[in-house]
Amino acid sequence: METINGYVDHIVWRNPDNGYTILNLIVDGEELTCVGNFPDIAEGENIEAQGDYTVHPTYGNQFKVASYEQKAPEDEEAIERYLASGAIKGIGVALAARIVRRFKADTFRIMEEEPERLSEIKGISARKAMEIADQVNERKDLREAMLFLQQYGITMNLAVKIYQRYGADVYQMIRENPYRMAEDIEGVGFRTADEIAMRVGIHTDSDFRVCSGILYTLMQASNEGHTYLPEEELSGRAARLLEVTPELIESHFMNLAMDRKIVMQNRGDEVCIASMMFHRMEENSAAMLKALDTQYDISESVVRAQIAQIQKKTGIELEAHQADAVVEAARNGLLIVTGGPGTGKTTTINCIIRYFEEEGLDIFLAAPTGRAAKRMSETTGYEARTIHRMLEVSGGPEGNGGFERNEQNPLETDVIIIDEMSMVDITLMYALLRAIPHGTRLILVGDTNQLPSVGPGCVLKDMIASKAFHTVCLTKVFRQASESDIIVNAHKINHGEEVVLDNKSKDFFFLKRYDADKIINVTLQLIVQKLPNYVHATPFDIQVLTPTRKGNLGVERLNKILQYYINPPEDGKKEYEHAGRIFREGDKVMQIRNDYQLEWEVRSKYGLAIEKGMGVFNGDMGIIEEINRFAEQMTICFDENHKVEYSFKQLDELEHAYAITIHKSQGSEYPAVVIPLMSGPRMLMNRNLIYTAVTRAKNCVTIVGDEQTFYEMVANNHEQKRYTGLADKIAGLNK
Ligand SMILES: Nc1ncnc2c1ncn2[C@@H]1O[C@H](COP(=O)(O)OP(=O)(O)OP(=O)(O)O)[C@@H](O)[C@H]1O
Repeated sequence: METINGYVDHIVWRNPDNGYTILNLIVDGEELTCVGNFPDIAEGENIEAQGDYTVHPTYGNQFKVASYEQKAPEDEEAIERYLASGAIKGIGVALAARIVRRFKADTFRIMEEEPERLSEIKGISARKAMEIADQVNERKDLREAMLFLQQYGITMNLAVKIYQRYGADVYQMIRENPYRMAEDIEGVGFRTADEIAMRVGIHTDSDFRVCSGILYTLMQASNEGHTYLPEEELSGRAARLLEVTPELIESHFMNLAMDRKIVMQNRGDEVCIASMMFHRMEENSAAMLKALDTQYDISESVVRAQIAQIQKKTGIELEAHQADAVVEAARNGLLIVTGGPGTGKTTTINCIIRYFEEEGLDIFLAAPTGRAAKRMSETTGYEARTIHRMLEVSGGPEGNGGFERNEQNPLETDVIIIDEMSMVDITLMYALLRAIPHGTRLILVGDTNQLPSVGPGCVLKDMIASKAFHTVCLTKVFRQASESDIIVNAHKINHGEEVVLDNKSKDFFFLKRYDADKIINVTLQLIVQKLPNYVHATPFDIQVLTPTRKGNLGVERLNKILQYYINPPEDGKKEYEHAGRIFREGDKVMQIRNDYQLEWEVRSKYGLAIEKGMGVFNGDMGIIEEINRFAEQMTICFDENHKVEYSFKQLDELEHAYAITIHKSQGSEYPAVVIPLMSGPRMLMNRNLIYTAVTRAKNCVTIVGDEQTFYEMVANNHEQKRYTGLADKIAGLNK
C-alpha cells in the first residue's frame, strides 16, 4: 500500500448514497485519477490517501484509495487554493489571496476561533466575516455529523437530509427518539428508524417506539387499501410488528389521539382508528361531495324533449336508464352512473355531453390513468385528460397541495365528467374535490365490479353505499354473443354463471395447460406468432396479465422469459443493468409510481421539442428507445409520443411490462390479452380479479391454464375487506 498527498482539483463523479467517488487529485503538480469511498470531500481540499496504483482497461492509470484523511492545507499556497475554489460562498480568487496574504498559515485557525478578525480585510464587513465563519463551522459540523450518522449505517444521501432537517439537534434526536425521522423525513420509514434505534440501544417498549410503530402499522394498512383499522386489528398488527403485547399498544392510543396523530371513532360496537390524514381526507371529501350535490330547478319534460332532439340527430335511441341518467345529470350537481362493459356508459356520457353543450356549458373530461383518458377521448371525440393533468401537477406530494388546482385556484368549468371512477382512491378524490368550486356539476362514471383502486379507499362503492347521491345503474347489455363473447362472458363471470370453454368463439379462448412452463410456451407463441395477425396488432400491444408478482407465473419470472424471446440481446442493441434487471433498447417498460417531476416532450422529426409537460404516472407504458451510457440516461417513448429521459438513478421507477399484474391493468384496454392461470392464494384468486382481467381486452381474450382454477375464481365471490370510512362520514352529514 502506498501513501500519496495532494489536493482535489475536480470531482468527476460521485454516488451520493455510498460516497463512491472518482476525482482528479493533483500530486506534485501531476494529475492523478483516484477512485474510492469519500463520505465528504470538496474540490480544493487537501488529502493524504493510502491505496494502490491500478490500471483500468479503459481509463488507464488510477489510484484506488483504501483510506484517506483530510488535511488542513499546510502551506499558504494550498490554503489560498482551497479558499479560491469556491468551497466557501462569498470568497473568490481575489479575496482568497488577500486573506492569505494577511493571516498566512494561521488563516484557518482565525476563521474558526477569531472570525471577527476577517473584517480587518478590505472587502469583508463584520457581517460577511460572520457568514464566512458560519460556513466554515457548518462544513466542519456537517462532516462530524456525517461520521456520527455513518456509525449507524446511514447512507450519505440520507445523512445529508437528516442533518439538513435537524442541524445540531441530530445527536440528541438519534440518541433519544430516532423514530421522529419516520415522521419528519421522506425516505425514512419505521424500519430504518427502528434499526437505528436498536443500534443506539433504545428499548423495545419505549413510548416513542410504540407510538411510531402504531402510525407505521396504519400506514402499512393504507398500502392494502384501508383508511382505518378496527382497534383490535390495529393493536394485534402493531403488537406483532413490535413484538410487544397488544395491551402495551392499546395503552398508547389515547396519547396519540390527544396529540392529534390518530382519530378514534365508534362505529357500531367497534372502535375505528384512523391516521389523522385519512380521517381528514374522508371527512372533508364527504362534506365537499354533499356541497356539490345541489338540485337544479329544470323541468324533466324539457330535458326529455332535448334528449329526443339529440336522439334524432345521432340516430341512437337511449334505453330508459340511459335517458334517466341524462335527466339526473341535468337536474343534479352530483351524479353517479355505473354499469358493466357494453351497458352503454359511453353512449350515455356522449348524450350528456351533447345536452350540456347545447346548453352552452363548458365541460371537462378526465380519467385516472393515461390509457383510460386516451380511451375516453377516442370514444367521446372530446379531449379527455388524466385527473392529474387536469389538476395540473405542481411537483409536490400528492394530496398535500401537490396540484396547482385547489380551493384557491379552482377548475374553471361548468361540468366535470370522470370515467373509470372505480380506480380513484381517496387521496386523488380529495385533491379533485378541493379543486371543484360550488356550482360545478360532477358526474362520476364507473364499474363497481372492477377491482377497487390500488390506493386506499373505496370511493365509488362508498358513495353508492351511502345512498346519499343520485345513482343510475345501467344493466342492459347491448352487445350480443354473436358480436362479443368477451362482454357476454364478463357478465356471466360477474353473475357467477357458467362460462362455456369450448373455443367456438371468435374472441374468447381457453387453452387448457397444466404446467407452468407449457403455459409460458403457449403464451409466447400467442404473442409472437398467432395473435398479431388475428387482432391486427403488434406483439407490443398484446398484454399478458397475471394475478401475482412472484411464483412460476408471476410478473417477475414472466418478464425475464418474455424479454428473452421477444426482445433478445443483439449486437448494437444497448443494455444497462440496474438492480438485477437488464434494461435493453426495444424493451417494453412501465412507470410504477407517480412522478410529478419527470419531464416529457414531443419532438418534431428534426428532434426539436414541440410540446413539453411534467409528470409520468403509475401504469404508463413505453418503449426504451435509446440507452446512453455516456450520459447515464435512457430515452423512453410513452403513449402519444411523449419522450422522457430517465437518468440511470431513476430506474427504480421502471419495470418491464411484457407481463403486468391484473391490478396494474385497471383502467387500461388492450387489443388482445393473454392470461396465464394456475391455482394461487384463495384471497387473491377471486371473481373480481378474473372479471377485471377479461374486461381489459378489446378484441380477444385468451386464458392459458387450468380450467379448474378459472371455475373456482368465478365461484369465489369473496372480496378482500377494505376498512374505509367515507360512506359513514357521508351518512353522518345527514343526521
Ligand atoms: N341505447 C342504445 N341502443 C343501441 N345500442 C346501444 C345503445 N347504447 C349503447 N349501445 C351500443 O352498445 C355498445 C356498448 O356501448 P358503450 O360503448 O356506450 O358501453 P360502455 O358501457 O361504455 O362499454 P365499455 O365499458 O365496454 O366501454 C356500443 O356498440 C353502443 O353503440
